Amino acid sequence: MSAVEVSGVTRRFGAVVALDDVSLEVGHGELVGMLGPNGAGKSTLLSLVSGQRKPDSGVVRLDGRDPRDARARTVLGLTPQETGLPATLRVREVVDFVGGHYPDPVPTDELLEQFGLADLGKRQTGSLSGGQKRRLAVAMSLVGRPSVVLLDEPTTGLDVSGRTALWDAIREYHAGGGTVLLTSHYLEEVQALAERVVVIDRGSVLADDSLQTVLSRVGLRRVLFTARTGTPDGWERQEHLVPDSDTFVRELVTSGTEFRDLEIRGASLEEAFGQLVGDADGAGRAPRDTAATPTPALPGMTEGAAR
Ligand SMILES: Nc1ncnc2c1ncn2[C@@H]1O[C@H](COP(=O)(O)OP(=O)(O)OP(=O)(O)O)[C@@H](O)[C@H]1O
Repeated sequence: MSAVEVSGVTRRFGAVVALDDVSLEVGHGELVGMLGPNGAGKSTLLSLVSGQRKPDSGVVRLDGRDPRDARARTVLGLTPQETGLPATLRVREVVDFVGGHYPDPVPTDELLEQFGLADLGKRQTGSLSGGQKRRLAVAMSLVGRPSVVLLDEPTTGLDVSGRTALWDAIREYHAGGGTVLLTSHYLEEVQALAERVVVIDRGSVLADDSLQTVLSRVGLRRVLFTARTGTPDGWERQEHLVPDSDTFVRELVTSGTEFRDLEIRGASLEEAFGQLVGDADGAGRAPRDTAATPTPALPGMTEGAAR
């Protein structure tokens, strides 16, 4: 039995088809990152898995049970995109209150320590910064020792150190056997945390595979080299995203361009994501390139650029 099972699910809001015949299974102990542009259907999917909404058609199961049944949700921890915290309650009181609903909650001190909130236990939640509120919201999803956690953009609004601390807490939870389904706009976050990536756009799943497979499916290579140019210092570092790096390099050599420090790497998740979503547009759009100066003379590029 899977931790999460979504099978042939469609969910509409009036004329908008938020999810269109979506199927997805998350096994126990998996950490799955869900990516998609705004309005793709990610939050809708989480709202179905957490039993807040009902699908128009299809089946949703949480640990084999209907998540609309409150008993099924005892295994679940959830951090929605926005969390309303009672402004006058203290941090410790909020955690105690939520933990009080579970048979074996994580001790409040331990949880606050883990999320870097130990010094804020006596503060009213209304006085917390946005990042501190976000950390508290994620901490609360883990207080009941859930076996499945849904995190909707868990680190939005956090600074770099806040994000790293939260990643550590998510990793620790997962290392203890916990199942995580998270959404993120930070590709870096999914790349850092997830073993499996689900790309969703306009209510459909475009890719669902291991991080490495999603990256290799895109088949783009990043070619970097330093080329001689007419600039004052005579050399310029260039970076190109190409579908066929062998052909690119062969043609670079025969073009007579003088170059050094050649490097060839796989594409990043950002580029993979850009291409998957671009292809679904039917536009065959090449991924975003980071470079500034086009280099039309160079061969074999989807969209040439240099920097
Ligand atoms: N309650 C609602 N009423 C009407 N339309 C809705 C409702 N909730 C979601 N939608 C629509 O369903 C589609 C999917 O929205 P959803 O919030 O699931 O996307 P998302 O991938 O989570 O986006 P984001 O990354 O911006 O959070 C969007 O077109 C959205 O406007």
